Amino acid sequence: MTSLVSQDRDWDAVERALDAQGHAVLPGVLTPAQCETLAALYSRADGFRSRIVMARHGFGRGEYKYFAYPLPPLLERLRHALYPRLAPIANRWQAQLGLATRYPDGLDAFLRRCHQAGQTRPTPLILRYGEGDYNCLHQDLYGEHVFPLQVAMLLSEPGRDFTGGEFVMTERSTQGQRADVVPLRQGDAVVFTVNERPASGRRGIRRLAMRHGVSRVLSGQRHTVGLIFHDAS
Ligand SMILES: O=C(O)CCC(=O)C(=O)O
Ligand SMILES: [Fe+2]
Repeated sequence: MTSLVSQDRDWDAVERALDAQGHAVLPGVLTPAQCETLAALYSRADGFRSRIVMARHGFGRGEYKYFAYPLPPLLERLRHALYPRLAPIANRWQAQLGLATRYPDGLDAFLRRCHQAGQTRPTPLILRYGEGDYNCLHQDLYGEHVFPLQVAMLLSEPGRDFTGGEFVMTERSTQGQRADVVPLRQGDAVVFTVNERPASGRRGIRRLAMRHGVSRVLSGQRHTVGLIFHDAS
């Protein structure tokens, strides 16, 4: 199994970062060799359910492909290994936000819920950005059922494979809007808020609306894999 699920990762620190910023970096989830193997999948014709050219939809510039089921085994394992770490945090956030939905302990039970509601299409995806490409700020909502956290993994090495192309998160509350740039190296993953997150302040819990995107790639090529836990209608 990958280092991701090993006991030595500090999941309490991940939870604290998610509570403080709405995102947390997991360093070295993938080895460089795993990154190269995954990035090489992009140019293959098989294994995908669709390809999206972002400019055609006003999503930015660049392209991505949604994997078909069965997912590549490494991504299937990671999606299943990450979900149970994140479900307790998601459930606490739901309670803090005053929302009724709770998430089961395991991914299979959650996916059954999605599939029964007609959200049957797999959402894990691989993205490819070249010079001048970017990803507009967005939220990955694909139907009624939404798991509140998702993961993106950087397959390319900043400075060597590309420049620019930073992962950006914005946060909007009644007090204004702010942005964070999340520093990632090849093989790192970022866990982040899909939609809204709670933040405790002096007057109780505030609701923060989060979006994510990618700044313009200035040179080279940047690949990422996104792991979204809900499936799409
Ligand atoms: O390319 C990235 O870093 C972000 C990709 C993305 O929007 C996602 O994984 O949901
Ligand atoms: Fe996204």
